[in-house]
Amino acid sequence: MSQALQLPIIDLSSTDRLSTANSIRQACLDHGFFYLVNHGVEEELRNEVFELSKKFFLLPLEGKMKLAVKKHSGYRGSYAEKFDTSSSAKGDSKESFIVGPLTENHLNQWPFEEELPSWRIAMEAYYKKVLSAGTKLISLIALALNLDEDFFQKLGAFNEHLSFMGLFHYPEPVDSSEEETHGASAHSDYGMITLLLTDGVPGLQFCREKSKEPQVWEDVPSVSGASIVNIGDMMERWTNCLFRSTMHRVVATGEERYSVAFFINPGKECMVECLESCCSESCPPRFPPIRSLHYLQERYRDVILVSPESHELFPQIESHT
Ligand SMILES: O=C(O)CCC(=O)C(=O)O
Ligand SMILES: [Fe+2]
Repeated sequence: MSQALQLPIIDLSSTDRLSTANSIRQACLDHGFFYLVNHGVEEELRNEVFELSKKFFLLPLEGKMKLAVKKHSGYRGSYAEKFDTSSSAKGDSKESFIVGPLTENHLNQWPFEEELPSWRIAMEAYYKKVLSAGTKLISLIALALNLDEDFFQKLGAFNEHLSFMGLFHYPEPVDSSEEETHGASAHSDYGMITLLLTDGVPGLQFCREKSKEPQVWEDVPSVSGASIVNIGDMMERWTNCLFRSTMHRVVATGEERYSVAFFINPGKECMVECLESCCSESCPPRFPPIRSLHYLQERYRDVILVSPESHELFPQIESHT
C-alpha cells in the first residue's frame, strides 16, 4: 500500500536562521524527512557526478570487482547486503560505490584515471560540497534543539568524522517473480543525517510509523535540484526519539535507477548520549551512551552478506562502549 506525500522544503540559504531552525524542528518531529534547497551543490557538478556514476556502473563486472570494497570503500555488487535482516530475499539488488573521508587515514579506492578521466576529481568535489551543506544543516539542527549552533562541532562530531558517500545503481529487475526483492530493503540510516539526490526515477518510499501494522509506505517523490534529507539513528538516540529516524526503502518500479547518498556520521570517538534537554525524570534516556565507531561497526555487521571483514572501518575496535 502506498500513497504520495508532500514533505516540507527547507531553504539552506535563508538568512532567517531561527525561522529555518523552527521549520526543521517541525519537519523532524513530523516526518524525519524533508527537502533541502539552495544547498550549494551546483547543477553542473550534480549532473557530472550522475554521468560519471553511470559510466562506472557500466564497466564490466570484473573491472568493478578490481575495486571491491576494502575498509568500507570501493565497489559492492548486487545482493552483497540486505538492510532488512528479517526479509527472506537473497539480498538487496542495488550495487554501490562507496567513497569515505578524504583524509590520509582513510583508504579510498578510485577507478583508473585513463579509464574514467576526472572521476576522482568530480567525486572529491562533490564530497566536499555536500559535507559543507551537511555541516551547515547540522548547525541549524542544533538550533532546532535549542542548543548552540556549534554544539555538535564542540562535541567532536566532526573530528575524524566517518561520513560516506554512496553512489547507487538499481538495475532493472530481471526476475519479476522475486517479489520480496527490493533495490534497498526497509531500514533506517545509522548516522546523524543523510543527504540524497536521485535521478528522478521513483522508487523511494518511507514508513512514518515503523511499529504500526500493516505498515503504510508513502512514495517520496524527487524534487528537481533538491536534496532529500532524512534523520539517522544516532540523531534519534541523541534526541531520545524526539527527532525520528524514519524507515525507508527503494522498491523496484521496472526502471533502472541511480542515486547518490551522503551519510554524515560522527567522528569515531564521539559519544552519542541522550541530550539533557531531551530527557527528564518522567522521560528517561531510552538508549545507553555509545561510541560512534562502535555503533556503526555493529550496524554494518548486521547487513553485509559478502566479505564482512571488508567493511571493517578500523580492524581493531574495542568493544567496551
Ligand atoms: O537510493 C535511495 O534512494 C535511497 C538509498 C538508501 O536509503 C540508503 O542507501 O540508505
Ligand atoms: Fe537509507
